[in-house]
Amino acid sequence: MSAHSAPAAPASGIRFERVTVAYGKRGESVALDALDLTVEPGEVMALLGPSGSGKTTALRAVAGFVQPASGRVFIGDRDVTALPPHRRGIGMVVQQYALFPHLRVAQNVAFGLKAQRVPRGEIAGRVTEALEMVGMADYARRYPRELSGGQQQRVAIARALAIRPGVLLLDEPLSALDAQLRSGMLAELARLHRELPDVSILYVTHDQVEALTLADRIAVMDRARLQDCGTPQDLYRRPRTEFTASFVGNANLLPVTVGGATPGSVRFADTDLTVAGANVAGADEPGHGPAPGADATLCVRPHLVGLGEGENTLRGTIAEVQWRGSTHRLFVDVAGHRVKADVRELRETPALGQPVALHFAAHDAVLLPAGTAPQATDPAVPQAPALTPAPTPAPDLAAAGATKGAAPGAGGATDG
Ligand SMILES: Nc1ncnc2c1ncn2[C@@H]1O[C@H](COP(=O)(O)OP(=O)(O)OP(=O)(O)O)[C@@H](O)[C@H]1O
Repeated sequence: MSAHSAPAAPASGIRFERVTVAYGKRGESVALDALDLTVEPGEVMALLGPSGSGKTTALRAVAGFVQPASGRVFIGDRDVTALPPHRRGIGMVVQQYALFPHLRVAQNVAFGLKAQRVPRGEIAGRVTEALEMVGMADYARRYPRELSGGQQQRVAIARALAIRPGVLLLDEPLSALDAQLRSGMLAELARLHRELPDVSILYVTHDQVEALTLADRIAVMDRARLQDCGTPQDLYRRPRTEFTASFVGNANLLPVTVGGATPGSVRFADTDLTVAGANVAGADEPGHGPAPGADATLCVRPHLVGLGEGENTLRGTIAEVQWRGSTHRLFVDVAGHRVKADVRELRETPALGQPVALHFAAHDAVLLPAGTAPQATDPAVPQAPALTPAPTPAPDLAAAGATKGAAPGAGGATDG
């Protein structure tokens, strides 16, 4: 995409105020449950969650394609809940491009401008401007069938941008593209956003690499509800639930009991582990934080688990070893639980069944409330039981062309 100067767009955020959307004749199927969420002007907010969690429904509520059963949607200061889609000033790009096959590229891009009754004399200039932004000005006379998937998606983005929206809604815009193209487009979307700093973007994805790479903040959705919201770094380093820990990045989730033999410790199987210095989810909220004797979950990222003894030592036997280029992922059976460790520069690959010690530092751990893992109610929703892989592959941020928000150490591995 070119470094074309951005068309002026009014800065306007998005606000969901307890928005509930229900499908079915009697509204029996709640797809979005009292969503409260604010996307600041110029912010990229990713809606991340498994299939069926309500992400697209949230987007459609902003676009005006579904009517909330209750709650209100604001774009900027305007309550748009009752406005038809074409009066909301939004641009939208969906997974399957949705270009009109019988129209040339320029006509596709002009389509929304005509619908908006932009004066005829202005249309050609606006079309060229939008196509230049996505590097497609030379393809104006082609038909969609004469373009690659990536080029079609650029045209779809140009069509959305041509109306100079204050808000851009992107629904899995890269999922129809192959991995390499996706990574390139991700970097280009990031650049496009830098060229359009006033456009607020709501980006629906179930791919954590896309969310971590592109988003200023990520809203984690599960079963129609917002589970967590924060910057990529926050969610990665200080998840508040087991669901977020396993869905954003890769996590070991150890079932523990609060209060071991010494103060500031937890008991995992027959081992006392120190959590003095660990981040404790919910500890800053009155009445929250784990009480002595309570069940909790200790979250440790695999790349923060080392081989050998340390501040907290776990002893077990090697169950599996995967070579992942820059790291080895060790799967170690510890008291009936499988613990993952991503280890660099292993001189010798450990043999299966070999006894090993693993260690991690308390300050690298997060103590989470127990029972906050996903419960699959929809067969399409993957479950993430403790100590098993995250529902989506862990990100290889380098391969994804990460531009910002990269969670340190989250890359380099596919989950297994
Ligand atoms: N038009 C509809 N009629 C009835 N139920 C629907 C309709 N659209 C969505 N749903 C249901 O609402 C729930 C949320 O769907 P939604 O498309 O918002 O999820 P999603 O998180 O975007 O999923 P995906 O990642 O698979 O697109 C799902 O259970 C889905 O089956």
